[in-house]
Amino acid sequence: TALATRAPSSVSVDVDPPLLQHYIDGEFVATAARFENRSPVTGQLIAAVCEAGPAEVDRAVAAARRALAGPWGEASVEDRAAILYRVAAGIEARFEAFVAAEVADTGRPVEQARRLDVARGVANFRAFADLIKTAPSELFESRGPDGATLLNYVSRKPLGVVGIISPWNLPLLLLTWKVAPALAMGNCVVAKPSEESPSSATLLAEVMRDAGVPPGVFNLVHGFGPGSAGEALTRHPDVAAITFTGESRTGSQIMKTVADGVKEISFELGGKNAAVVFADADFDAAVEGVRRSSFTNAGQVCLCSERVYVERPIFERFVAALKARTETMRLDYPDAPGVDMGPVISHKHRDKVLSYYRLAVAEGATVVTGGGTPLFNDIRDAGAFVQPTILTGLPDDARCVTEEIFGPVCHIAPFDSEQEVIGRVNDSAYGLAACVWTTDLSRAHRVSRRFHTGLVWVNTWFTRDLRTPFGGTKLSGLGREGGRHSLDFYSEITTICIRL
Ligand SMILES: NC(=O)c1ccc[n+]([C@@H]2O[C@H](COP(=O)([O-])OP(=O)(O)OC[C@H]3O[C@@H](n4cnc5c(N)ncnc54)[C@H](O)[C@@H]3O)[C@@H](O)[C@H]2O)c1
Ligand SMILES: N/C(=C\C=C\C=O)C(=O)O
Repeated sequence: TALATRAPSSVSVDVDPPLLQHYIDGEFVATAARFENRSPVTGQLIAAVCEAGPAEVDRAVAAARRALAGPWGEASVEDRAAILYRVAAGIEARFEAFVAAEVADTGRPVEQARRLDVARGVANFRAFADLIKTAPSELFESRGPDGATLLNYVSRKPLGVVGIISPWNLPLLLLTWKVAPALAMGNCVVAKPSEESPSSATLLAEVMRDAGVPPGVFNLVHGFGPGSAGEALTRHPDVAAITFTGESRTGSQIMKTVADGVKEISFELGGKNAAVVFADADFDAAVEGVRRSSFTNAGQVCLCSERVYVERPIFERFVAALKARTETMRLDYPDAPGVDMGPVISHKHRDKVLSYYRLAVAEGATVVTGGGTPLFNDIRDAGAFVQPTILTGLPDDARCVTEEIFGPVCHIAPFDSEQEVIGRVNDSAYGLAACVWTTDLSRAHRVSRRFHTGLVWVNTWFTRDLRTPFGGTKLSGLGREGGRHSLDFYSEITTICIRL
């Protein structure tokens, strides 16, 4: 994993790129099948990655089952918490290496990788170690029909082997958001990160090994979805549960695959999130807030606002202000001073985003700013950069207003009443997140409770308390993770009744 230790740099390429391997049963394992990992900044080769197939997935699941039957299966809450704290400390000890890994794979600004991605990797392990040490158990005392006292209490056991499939947009954050609680509850995991972002997951395996996580407890297999490691993991009969983060249609496919085995599933899927700006909002805060919620991570956050509704009295002023603020954004190398935005994850995704930019014009949109690719006249033109883009003038049923684009783009529309905007926000196949900008406290509570979404932020965005439930409704997901909701998903509950 030489790659992961390289400091982020404007142009980085090795004649012999590092080989990223699987981590199975406590050892790094190479396979003959491999695929390329390329920089989205320059298009250059940064690593070769081993691809796992059913055989490697089977080895990983078997190792996980052996670990469950070993000391790990008997570990106490204190033992598991202690190991999770060591993993958190291990990530911290290699903080800059993780930053370099995330930046190499995704081209994101170094500062974002530090402040968000890797910081949350540490926080996720600490949060669930804290939680299992303090989580209360349930016990109810009642009287039986014969008057005897009955003690009813809940006992939790691990699910067993948990399959974790994660996406490329926040690689370490989203992988550890699932690995931490799964291990906290005593499971063993087989993790399959996205083929677009293998580096930080590989580094995490090193940290797991060095932290003394027993062989087989954490396993990592690289590869793709259909016909590759991802599908093999969902099909494996000894995998008890699948926790998946990714596109809604992928979730639907995985649901079909696991249906025969009636496996536990937890899905964090797509979104077409709305930001709502009322005329009484703190105007400057709302402009900066919507810029962040539309363009952070080049719009590749499931919580990003691709739909913006602005109360008519301030609509023109808001569009002009957001345009002006957006046009000051700096697209650049990850380590460039003052960089605001990097490229999207790949040429393939860039082409998808650009196809929506063209579609928007075909659907009659006004392109207020952006709509294409920046021109650097250097190696960055071989990367996957797209311009942050603001659209107006589309009807609510336009594809660019209903379909998830997952790029740095938002469509802004005026509205005239609370009732109207609530209806428009809810008129979506998705239901992940919404963001509201208003200084009217009653209105903030009133509208937030009426949104058909799993999450609402008011006068802020993507601020997280890890003890709260996180997830979406409709096409945006199944279930909630976070706090005790993760403990519930990652454990099998037995209710025991004792007659005294
Ligand atoms: N709700 C959330 O919390 C959340 C968070 C991040 C990203 N997302 C969503 O993820 C999407 C972007 O990520 P992506 O492009 O990596 O998603 P994706 O669905 O293409 O892939 C996600 C993961 O699933 C694997 N995969 C794909 N097909 C599979 C199959 N048939 N069986 C098993 N595994 C399969 C991929 O290899 C990858 O590891 C966006 O839609 C975004 O909204 C949602
Ligand atoms: N699951 C979380 C974030 C998801 C971001 C989506 O791209 C989190 O903050 O825990």
